[in-house]
Amino acid sequence: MTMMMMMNRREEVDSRLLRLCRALPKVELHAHLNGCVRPSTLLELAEECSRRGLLSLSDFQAAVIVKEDRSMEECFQLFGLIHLLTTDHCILTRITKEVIEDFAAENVVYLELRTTPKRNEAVGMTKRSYVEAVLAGIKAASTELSLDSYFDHKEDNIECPSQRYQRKANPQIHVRLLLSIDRRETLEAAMETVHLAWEMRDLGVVGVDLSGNPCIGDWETFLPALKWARQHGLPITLHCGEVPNPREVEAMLAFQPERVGHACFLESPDLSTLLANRIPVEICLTSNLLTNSVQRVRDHHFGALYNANHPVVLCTDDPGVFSISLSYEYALVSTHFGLSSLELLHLSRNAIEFTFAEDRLKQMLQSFFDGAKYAAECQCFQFSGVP
Ligand SMILES: CNc1ncnc2c1ncn2[C@@H]1O[C@H](COP(=O)(O)O)[C@@H](O)[C@H]1O
Ligand SMILES: [Zn+2]
Repeated sequence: MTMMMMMNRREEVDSRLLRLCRALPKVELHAHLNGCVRPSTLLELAEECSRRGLLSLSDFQAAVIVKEDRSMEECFQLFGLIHLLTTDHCILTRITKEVIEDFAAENVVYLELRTTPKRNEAVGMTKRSYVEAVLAGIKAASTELSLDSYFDHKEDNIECPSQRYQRKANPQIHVRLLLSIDRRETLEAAMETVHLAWEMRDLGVVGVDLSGNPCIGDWETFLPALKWARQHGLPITLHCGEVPNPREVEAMLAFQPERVGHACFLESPDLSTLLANRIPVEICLTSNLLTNSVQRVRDHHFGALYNANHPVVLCTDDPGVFSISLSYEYALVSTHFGLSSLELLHLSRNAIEFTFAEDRLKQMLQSFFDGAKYAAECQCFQFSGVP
């Protein structure tokens, strides 16, 4: 039986376009680790738990199987179930590695994964050991994109950049981690998370996120932790306006986070603040559609922001939960907002600037994309797999 099969509201996209989008190098900046777990892995973990009498497989299947739609509340109930399965260090390392492999297979060359560090006394897990297990998964995937071979040929005037790009048949992936504060947490727990982020900044942790059920809690609870992070140089992204909450949106934008996720419900003064401050928006189109923050793809605020030349980055949010891929999200905007393949490439390249990665890596990635961009412009770019 297929777990988490897609709901009806998911739009179909042309399969050739999807292949083209898969071949496009991409940057993912908004993906929650436990929202990215492979359904096959979840099923395997659920079977194992049920064998040990820890949960009923049929209850689990009933909760995650085929829904025409998934309300925001159902979405968070599902996370509750997933969290029952991904409790120990080995499992965290495994799912992290698999998630990275899945993004790499989609031609994502830079991934900023995020997760809320969790305690689990039953297995001796602390927030720190949770993050260490995730970092072990990143290390295990060990698929750093090497541009050395690319630059080795810099002096070679005969070979054009597109040829160099094409020769690198299997571009791999750079991964960085954001630590999330969950809106259900206490300030004390949030403080522990931002301290960890700072202490682990040389190990691949590059920033802090505030997420969790937007209908729960008050973001101001976490302001001292977010201010501490800022004082210590950690960039911050906030889930902002995923549900209507004008008072919170106004205060969040006044805080001037380095990025925001969603930004669905912004009334006009807040929209002006967003635009004036050029705060990049992580766009999670299908997520917004399926959780009912947006009714139709063509009504999504991606269109208005893109046309206003505002910084936007296409992201998946929870590709496992929503049965999507980043390639699919690119295909969706191409279909509904008419972006050409070159415009998709520019959209993807522009995202590098908004990553929390170190400058050297940003420059490397930009050079990598410029090879691809040049190739597309001189029309000798072959999207691998496209007939
Ligand atoms: C659908 N829109 C959303 N809005 C807000 N927060 C979300 C989310 N989707 C996921 N999360 C956040 O990510 C956690 C799962 O990954 P981790 O356990 O951290 O790896 C969820 O529990 C929630 O806190
Ligand atoms: Zn999110």
